[in-house]
Amino acid sequence: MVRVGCEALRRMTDRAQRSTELLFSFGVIADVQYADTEDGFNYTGTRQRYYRSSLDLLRSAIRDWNREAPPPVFVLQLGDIIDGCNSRQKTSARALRAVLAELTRCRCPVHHVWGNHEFYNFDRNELLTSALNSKHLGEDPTSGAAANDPEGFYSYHFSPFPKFRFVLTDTYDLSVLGRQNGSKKHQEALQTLREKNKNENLNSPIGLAEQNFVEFNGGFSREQLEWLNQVLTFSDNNQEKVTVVGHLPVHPNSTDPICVAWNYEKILSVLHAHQSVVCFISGHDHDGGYFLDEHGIHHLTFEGVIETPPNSQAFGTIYAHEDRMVLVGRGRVPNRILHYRKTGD
Ligand SMILES: Nc1ccn([C@@H]2O[C@H](COP(=O)(O)OP(=O)(O)OC[C@H](O)CO)[C@@H](O)[C@H]2O)c(=O)n1
Repeated sequence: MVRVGCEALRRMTDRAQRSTELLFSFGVIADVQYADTEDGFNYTGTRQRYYRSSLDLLRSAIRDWNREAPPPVFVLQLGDIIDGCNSRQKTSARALRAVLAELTRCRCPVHHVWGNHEFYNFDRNELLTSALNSKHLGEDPTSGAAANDPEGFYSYHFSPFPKFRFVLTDTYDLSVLGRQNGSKKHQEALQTLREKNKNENLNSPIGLAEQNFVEFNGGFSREQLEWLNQVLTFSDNNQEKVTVVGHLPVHPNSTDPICVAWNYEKILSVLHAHQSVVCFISGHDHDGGYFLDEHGIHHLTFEGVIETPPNSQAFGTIYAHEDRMVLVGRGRVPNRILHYRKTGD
């Protein structure tokens, strides 16, 4: 665990901002999984889950971001903001109100992606009409799939600073979670899952050749990959630096292989075809992870708040410079320097 004292944090933040001009900064937080319920454990019983404390940690992260100078220009909320146990306890709406009340204190816009726990609590229509739909913060909010298309996907992009772009992806576009029973995407996802996973419990990875083919994961439709390809082509032509974001990691070396998106090879080949892509940021694996791939793309998996003890933290601020991004992590999130790949890598 990396512990960063106040003075050390101030020095690092100063250093991150001083050496070559700071262009902008943004906050990142993953897997809050709030529930007003007693602490518990993950499925294998190896990690404690602090359901109530996660709301306090979210509050203190927002307080810290609000105090930063210069302030972050936006926050990325990487999904699983409330836990699936709320659905069983019929507290989904109340839990969502509690986390949104905290998020409204944030002085900058918050961009949301959707994880498996969003779909344990809500269907896609409910999510689209909720405050967890931040697509209105994107450029060209009608790009990608139409908002009222039941087979559509939730993805958008925005540019917070000239020559920088962030693309939010839907890693549950192809999934049995969140798709209407009998819909085309549900049928396709269930068929894919059953081909790869012969277990009675489709959440179980026991005996699988490809451990990630479990029900709590998902993947990308062809339409979404085509959309992503178009956005990245624009970014290449405009000489932008692009960070792609999703709940699920897309590189098996950046996470426990059980947590990676189903058809991660497909999205990796799209990312690798575009020189503009510098980073992929995800959550889902509460232990976090990092990998610099052979094309120079940084894969950053954020540690989850839910498995973070009350006396620690799990969030970060990323400082964007001309030549690199600098992650200043808090608590379980380590500091990292992410140099951009050289054009032509
Ligand atoms: N081996 C397993 C693991 C999980 N399940 C069941 O699947 C559902 C989702 O699991 P959960 O741990 O809640 O998912 P998270 O998104 O919080 O975490 C994902 C990674 O595990 C983090 O490292 C739930 O119903 C589990 O009971 C299962 O059956 N078998």
